[in-house]
Amino acid sequence: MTDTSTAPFYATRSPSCIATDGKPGRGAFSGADYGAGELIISKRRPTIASLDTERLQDTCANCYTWTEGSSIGSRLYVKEGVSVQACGGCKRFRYCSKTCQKEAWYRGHKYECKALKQVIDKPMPKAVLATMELLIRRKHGLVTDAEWAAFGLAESHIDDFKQTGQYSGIELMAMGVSQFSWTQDVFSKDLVAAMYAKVLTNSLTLITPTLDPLGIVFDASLSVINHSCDPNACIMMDGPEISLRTLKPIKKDEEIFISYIDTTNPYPRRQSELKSRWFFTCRCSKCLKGPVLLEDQWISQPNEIDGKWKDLADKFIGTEEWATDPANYVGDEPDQKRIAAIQGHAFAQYEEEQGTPEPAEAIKVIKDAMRMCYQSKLWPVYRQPYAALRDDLIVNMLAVGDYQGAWQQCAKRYWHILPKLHPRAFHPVRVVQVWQSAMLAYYLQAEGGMAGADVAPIALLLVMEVMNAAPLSHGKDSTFARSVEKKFGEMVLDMQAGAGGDIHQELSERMPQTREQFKEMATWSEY
Ligand SMILES: C[S@@+](CC[C@H](N)C(=O)[O-])C[C@H]1O[C@@H](n2cnc3c(N)ncnc32)[C@H](O)[C@@H]1O
Repeated sequence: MTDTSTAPFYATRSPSCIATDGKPGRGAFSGADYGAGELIISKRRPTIASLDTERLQDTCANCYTWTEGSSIGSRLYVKEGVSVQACGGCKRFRYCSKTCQKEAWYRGHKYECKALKQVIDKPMPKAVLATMELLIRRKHGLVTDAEWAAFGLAESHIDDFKQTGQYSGIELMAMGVSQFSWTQDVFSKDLVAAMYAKVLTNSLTLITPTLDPLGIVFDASLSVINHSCDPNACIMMDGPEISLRTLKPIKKDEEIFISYIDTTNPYPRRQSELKSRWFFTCRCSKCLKGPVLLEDQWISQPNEIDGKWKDLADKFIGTEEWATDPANYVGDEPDQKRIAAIQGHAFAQYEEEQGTPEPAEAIKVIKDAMRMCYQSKLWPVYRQPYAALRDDLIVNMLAVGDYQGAWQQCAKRYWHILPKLHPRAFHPVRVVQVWQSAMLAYYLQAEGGMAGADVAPIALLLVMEVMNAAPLSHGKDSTFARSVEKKFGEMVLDMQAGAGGDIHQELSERMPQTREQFKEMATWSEY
């Protein structure tokens, strides 16, 4: 076993991680006792990160400031007037300042830039760019032996890719990586294919502090952490800084788990996603219980399915494969297959709206799917994809300027969904969504408020909740926690200016009434 005296965590064989070939894989184990909401380790930046194609246009390729950040509350930490300028050589990466450009240049872009200049107009997927960066930096001595050795130990799943018929695609991409990175003289074809496969199965999502996805991160030390659908830790990012934080108390020598997927999905969907992308059967504490937990609950029993929905399900069974997709599995009885078909349709609509760039069009698809979830009387509000559709409805309503509509949805989510899906008040998803609601309430108030409701005290109540949770979810010194505190100060001053007496006392006296009013708003939306 590795020396644990100083390391925040160490890698060793994990009993929870048995590969398809029966061999145990590695996992990360805690080097100390931690409480909930504590930092385990933080790194100035991951070994490699690569932006999504769309984000290359509006995000700094060094500090990952997303200058066009569109979700409400996501721009609080972006300084006014920040824009990005393209690198004069490769024209692919953009930087928000000369300092960022210089830092990236010396970290390895000076070698990569020449190679990328040859393929200026060629689209490059993020995993290709990440692998190229890794190989170029290693070739020029900018990846340490220790980091390179750690990547050597990471799982490539080459055999699994071969078995599932995906290997030829990997070989093709690897050929491009070799050719465009000018590293054929140093790395063999097989090594490049293995590295590319490792990037695919070991990357984490590059995110903003408000959890907007920006690209991928491939880090030598963090890639050893296994998945659980009931994780005790999570990865947070603050610009390029990447941290591993606890979600629950963790004892010394206990395994650390993060989640690779949306763990609020039903059991068969989680199993299916983990199997197809990461090639393992999840046996975490939650999956071992099977499809019996909150995320697998329906409101009515399969045999209670209403005639109209039965007919629709039968139509789907005749035309689509949703009923037989293991990700939708409910049971083998005819009515259970009908529910599986309807569920498949809801997830297909969710995918469709996610791929619809035009907000008004996306809203149509979302509302259609949400109405089905509601009217079929099958879905509790917190069951997926009903809850995820609502999240996207809020984002799209904000994009078209329907702030009052978005607010109704935020109220419903706050009271009926977030406490169910994320019972811990400092879960990062809950914190960020409460923050977005707070900023929306604040905006509505500034724009003249809402008919029959005073949203200013609600905004303050929500910001206070976020202020208490942010030190645990993001860290007390994080940009997010500091920005929330600053905003709270501004809001109190604003309200103080509008009121005559002691604002703190007035607010605390009105708190019960404010909460009741806010709860009432959760009943305003149809579905
Ligand atoms: C990012 S790596 C994690 C470290 C990996 N176990 C190793 O030995 O390098 C991801 C791979 O680990 C394995 N893995 C992760 N979580 C697992 C789990 N809960 N059960 C079984 N295998 C798991 C899968 O093979 C997955 O593709």
